[in-house]
Amino acid sequence: MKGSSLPSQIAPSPSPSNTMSATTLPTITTCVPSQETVFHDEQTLGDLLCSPPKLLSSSSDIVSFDSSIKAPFDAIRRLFDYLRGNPEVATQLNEVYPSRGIVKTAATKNAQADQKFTIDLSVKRNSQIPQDLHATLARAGFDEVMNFFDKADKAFVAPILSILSEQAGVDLQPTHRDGNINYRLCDYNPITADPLSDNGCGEHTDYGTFSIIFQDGTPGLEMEDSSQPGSWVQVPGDATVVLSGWCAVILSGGHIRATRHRVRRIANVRRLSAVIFVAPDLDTKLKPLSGVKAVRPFTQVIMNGVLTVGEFKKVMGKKWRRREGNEDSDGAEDYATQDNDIVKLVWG
Ligand SMILES: O=C(O)CCC(=O)C(=O)O
Ligand SMILES: [Fe+2]
Repeated sequence: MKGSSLPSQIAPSPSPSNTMSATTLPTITTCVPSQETVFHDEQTLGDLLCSPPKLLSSSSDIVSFDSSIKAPFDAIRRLFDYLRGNPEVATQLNEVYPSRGIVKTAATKNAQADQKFTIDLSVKRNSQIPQDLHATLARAGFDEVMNFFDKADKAFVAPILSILSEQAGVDLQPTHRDGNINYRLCDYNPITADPLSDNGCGEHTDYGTFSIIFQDGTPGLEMEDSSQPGSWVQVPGDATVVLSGWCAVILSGGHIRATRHRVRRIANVRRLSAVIFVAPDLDTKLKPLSGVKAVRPFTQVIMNGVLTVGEFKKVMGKKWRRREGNEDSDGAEDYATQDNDIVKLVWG
């Protein structure tokens, strides 16, 4: 992320593989967050953080911070283990959202797909889980997980949106009224079709406005340095990361840059993560917001707002499902070209 000038008390620290030289960052102050925090417009992400965010690349698009709200990784581990040991419960959970499913286990049988297990949740899906199934899941850590997501969502989403609005030069709140927010748990587990594969999650750019990634301390997440395409920056395993997606790029006319990222697996090492995906309201026309001057021309499809966010999500979702292994791929190339197709659609 870029933004207002770097306050003097914050010195970017070097990442494992790149030395950072960026000079911009959102305004930061250090504080002790409280449960009762009420957010005002002038507050920034920094007001919520107990330690200064760090830049993870010289492009300054990637920010990590120590979250005061910790993801409950013991509960997340228990939940994955329970669902793996009780596939009939996973099947019942998938029936809550039959079009795409909630628990994704294709990595057990498809060595080409991302070698990870995923649980995709949202407030809406949670409310649709039948009571007895919910009680079963609660005993396996589910409520702890949902409470964490609820708390992190309330604490971080609005302030991060404000910071991004500053960068975009336009208010993003009016296109983020409906809470198009999804939660994901990932389990990069050695028990997959290809236990030695280093592909945990293929390189991609998230579709939405921004994502917050919480990690269990295990490295593996890497970000592409946008100032040096093809150069991957390893993210420390205990950092919480905020990165932008395609919708932020488009709505901001390119003033916000998206971050390509991937997860590399370490053989025989389990890694858990929890992700909050924030996206614009599904009926938002996907084009630069009015008053925004695009930094360079987008395609006519984008400039004319031909697609809504919902339609764009469908286009991307099909590709994800292939990469994640729930749908057959047209061919091996399909795994590699996912981002390229979107680049073509957006930039031409
Ligand atoms: O597991 C991670 O750290 C990142 C996962 C991710 O990028 C995604 O699911 O879109
Ligand atoms: Fe992602």
